[in-house]
Amino acid sequence: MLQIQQLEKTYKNAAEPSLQGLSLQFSDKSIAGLLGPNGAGKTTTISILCGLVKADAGKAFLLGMDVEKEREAIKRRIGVVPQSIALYPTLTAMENLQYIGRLYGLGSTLLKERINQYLQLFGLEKSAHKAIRYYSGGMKRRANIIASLLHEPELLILDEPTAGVDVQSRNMILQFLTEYNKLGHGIIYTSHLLEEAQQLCDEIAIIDHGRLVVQGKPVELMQEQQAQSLEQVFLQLTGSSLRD
Ligand SMILES: Nc1ncnc2c1ncn2[C@@H]1O[C@H](COP(=O)(O)OP(=O)(O)OP(=O)(O)O)[C@@H](O)[C@H]1O
Repeated sequence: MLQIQQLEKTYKNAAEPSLQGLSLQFSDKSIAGLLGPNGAGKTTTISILCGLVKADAGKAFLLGMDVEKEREAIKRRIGVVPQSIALYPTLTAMENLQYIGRLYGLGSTLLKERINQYLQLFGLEKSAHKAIRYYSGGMKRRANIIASLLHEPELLILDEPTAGVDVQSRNMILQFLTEYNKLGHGIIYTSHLLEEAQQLCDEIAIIDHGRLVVQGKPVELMQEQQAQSLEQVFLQLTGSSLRD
């Protein structure tokens, strides 16, 4: 579902490149984790995949399609949950979701059905008519995920979907991702929570300084590195020095 070949990116006025020949791939319909320390290049990679940032060199393919050349076709088949909340704070969840659903061209009956279904699934049905600015952090994250789901994409890409949420919301989000994957949809997600990634992911890639460090199945990487946990693999391979 994802192939990245030799991606390079240096932001304007940046002292150092953010991606330096990053190559990796994730298999179809898996739950894949893109992991790495602060500043490793995870968000830059996701931004390139979504067309928000242009790579200086290299290629990336989502569902077999070139992310630069087949933007429109990709947009219809993927859902992207950004790290920051991409909802209008003064509008209610219902208003936000109706607006976003219409952008995806969903007809009003189907849209209404999907909004109700997902608000219920994510435990937000009672707050459907409350403005997003009055939502808690966990509620905002859950609503942010629904916004990327209304067109039921084959592939869902999430940038730190469980950052800063309580245990209950996190548990709900992870359970949803597992169920959505069981329905035959692919998931790519980033996280700093390695225990969570170890439990959730079929495969992971650890990146650092804009390059691939290692990729594979969590259990196999733990065996190869003679480690007890994915966190231990991560520390062994990326070192314990603090990052800016
Ligand atoms: N718009 C930008 N302009 C300049 N430099 C940037 C920009 N966005 C990111 N960077 C730099 O690129 C590098 C990679 O950042 P990126 O956000 O992709 O890393 P990350 O792995 O997502 O980090 P984190 O875990 O902290 O979210 C960092 O050194 C960051 O400072």
